[in-house]
Order: sequence, then structure tokens, then C-alpha cells
Amino acid sequence: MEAHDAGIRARLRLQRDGFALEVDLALPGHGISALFGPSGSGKTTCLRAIAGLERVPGAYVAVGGEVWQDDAAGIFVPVHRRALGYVFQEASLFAHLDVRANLAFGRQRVPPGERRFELEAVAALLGIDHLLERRPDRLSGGERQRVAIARALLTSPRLLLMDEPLAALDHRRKQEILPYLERLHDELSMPILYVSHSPDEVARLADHLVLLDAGRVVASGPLGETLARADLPPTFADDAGVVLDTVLEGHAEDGLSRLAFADGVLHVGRREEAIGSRLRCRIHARDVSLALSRPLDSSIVNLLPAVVTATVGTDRPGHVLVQLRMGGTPLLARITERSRRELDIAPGRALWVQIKGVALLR
Ligand SMILES: Nc1ncnc2c1ncn2[C@@H]1O[C@H](COP(=O)(O)OP(=O)(O)OP(=O)(O)O)[C@@H](O)[C@H]1O
Repeated sequence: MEAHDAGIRARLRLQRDGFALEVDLALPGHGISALFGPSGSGKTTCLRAIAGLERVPGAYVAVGGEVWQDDAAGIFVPVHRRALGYVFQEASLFAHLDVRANLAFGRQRVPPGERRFELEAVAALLGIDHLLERRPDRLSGGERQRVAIARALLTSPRLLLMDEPLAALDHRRKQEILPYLERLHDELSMPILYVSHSPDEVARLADHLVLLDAGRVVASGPLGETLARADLPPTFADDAGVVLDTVLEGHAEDGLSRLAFADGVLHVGRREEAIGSRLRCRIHARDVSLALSRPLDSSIVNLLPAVVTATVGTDRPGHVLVQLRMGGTPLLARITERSRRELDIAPGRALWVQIKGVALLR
């Protein structure tokens, strides 16, 4: 069995009026893979084709070593026979059934021997155990969405497909539901394919990132490496920045907390999580500036040595994106073309980065 057999494989080609989809996805069989791209780039179409809701002639789709579609071999497993859960933007719950009956409905679809989760355990995982006797019309949008996710899980899927599951929620509800999605990620081994056009959501949740533009894959790879690419089209470069996975190592005497990553330490405002907690942070390219020698007169706390690996023009007039490595950890900085020229910033140049802002994502 080839290595990718354990993961998700989708080769899809489709022609519509004014839109052509041509993707070949090979995604890991665990963790959250985000499909990210502008409106109309084909994210939903990919999900629907993988689910079998949309029949794409000639396609090949396999999940966890099970072939769901291989037109060359005459295989097309109908959607109701595919072990998948699908969560849409708006939860479509049965209005006449309470939450428990809605969840039981998902569970009953699976033969007893193949059920992987207990109703109570899934309800607890999603924090809806106190809502089991309620009708959907007495739930908030965020609660409804958590019930929809629980119902999808109770069908014991091999793959969970989520199409902008937070898009219909306001900011507060989004913040309320994100920790539950992180729990799914931490506690289930099931792969999740997650469609979003929110960079914050992707940075917070994803392990693997697929960037789609006009029906094509622009980049696909581990989140950290993919976000650190400097050669992405302007749509993606505009909000450029990297994500670092860190561990809360301790607190400095002056009250700041120390976050250790593979190649150094960042200092941030005091964190109350337990020492040893894993925290993910985002560093925007616009928050990173460069100096040729170690600044001794800077108010910026996070100063780290780095080496330039590439410089790329952006669509922002007069600005360039600089790709660097702090040891093995990639970083992006956005500086002016003038500074690039005056400091002679080019690949191979060793310098110091000043990180003005570190956004804690989780
Ligand atoms: N049923 C359909 N029939 C014809 N064209 C469609 C259909 N559904 C979508 N399209 C077109 O296919 C293209 C891709 O649409 P898709 O919904 O996959 O994009 P998306 O990236 O999910 O967009 P959004 O972020 O706005 O949801 C668009 O040009 C869209 O107009």
C-alpha cells in the first residue's frame, strides 16, 4: 500500500461556464486540512465532489485506503454509502426532534458493530450534554452548529467535511465554538477537511493548508511551511505571516511569559495557562522589521538572529516581502523597497529581526 493510501486523495477535473477545476489533492489521514481561497475558487465544489454530492466525471477519490470513486475502474460509491460527516454553514437539524433524538438519528445510520462513539461522550466533547432535551428552535446558532457536528461524528465517519461551519455565526459565537473544534482536533484521530476563507480560523485550526485560486491548487503543505512561502499570489500575500507552535516555558521576573519554539524564545504578555501548555502564535509580516546589527537601543523585546532566504515583490507599491529563517524556523517580514536597497537585503544575508507583535491564537 502506498503511503498516501492512508490519507485523502482526490483528483478532480471539471469544466463549467467560466470556471475550470483541476486539482490533485494528497492530504494527510489525520489532523485538520484547510481549503482556503477566495470566493469562487472551488472550495465547496471540491468538498461536494469528495462527498459524492456532485458527480465529477473521470474523478478519483480515495479516503483511508478506501476508493470512493474511480471512474476508470467503474467505481462510484453513492454518497449515503460513504463513511463521511458533512457539516454545512447552517445546521439543518430536525425541528420536531429534541437534540438527543437528532443525535440518535445520526447514530442509527450506522450498524451497531461499526459505531465508534457513544452519544453521551460526543455530547460532552462538544459541550451540549446539558441541551439534550431541547428543541433546535431553543438553541443559539453556536449551539445548533455544535449539535450538527456531534450528529456528524455519531455517524462514525472516516472523514469529516466542514464547509465554513462558522461563517453564519457572529464573532462571539465563533469564539465560543473554536475551542470545541480544537478539542475535536486533539481528541479524535479522524481527518477533517475544513473550508474557510478566514485567515485567522485557518491559522488557528489547520495542520495542513491547501491554497486554491481559480480552481487550481496554488500551494499545499504543512501549515507553517506553506504560510511562510513568499511566492504566493497577491490574494494570499496581502495578509502574509507565519504561525509558530510554541510551549509556555516559564515567566520572566518582569512579568512577561516565555514561549519556546524550535529555534528560540519569544516573550509575550503574561499567560495564565499551565507551564508546558502548547500555544500557537501568529506573526504578521507587517510586524517584523530588520536590522543589520543587534539593536541595543530598541524598545522591542523580541530580537532574534535570522538569515534571509528570499525577497519577493508584492502588489503593495514600494514594498517587498522578505523570507527568513531563524535556525530552521521560517519567518516573513514586509519592508519597503527603499530599506531593502539601503540595507542591501539579499538571500544569505545574516541580520536581526525585531518582532513587534505576536498574536496568540490558542
Ligand atoms: N451548481 C453549480 N452550477 C454551475 N456553476 C456553479 C455551481 N456551483 C458553483 N458554481 C460555480 O463554480 C465556481 C466554484 O464555486 P465554489 O462554490 O466551489 O467556490 P467556493 O470557493 O466554495 O466559493 P465561496 O467561498 O464563495 O463559497 C464558481 O464560479 C461558481 O459560480
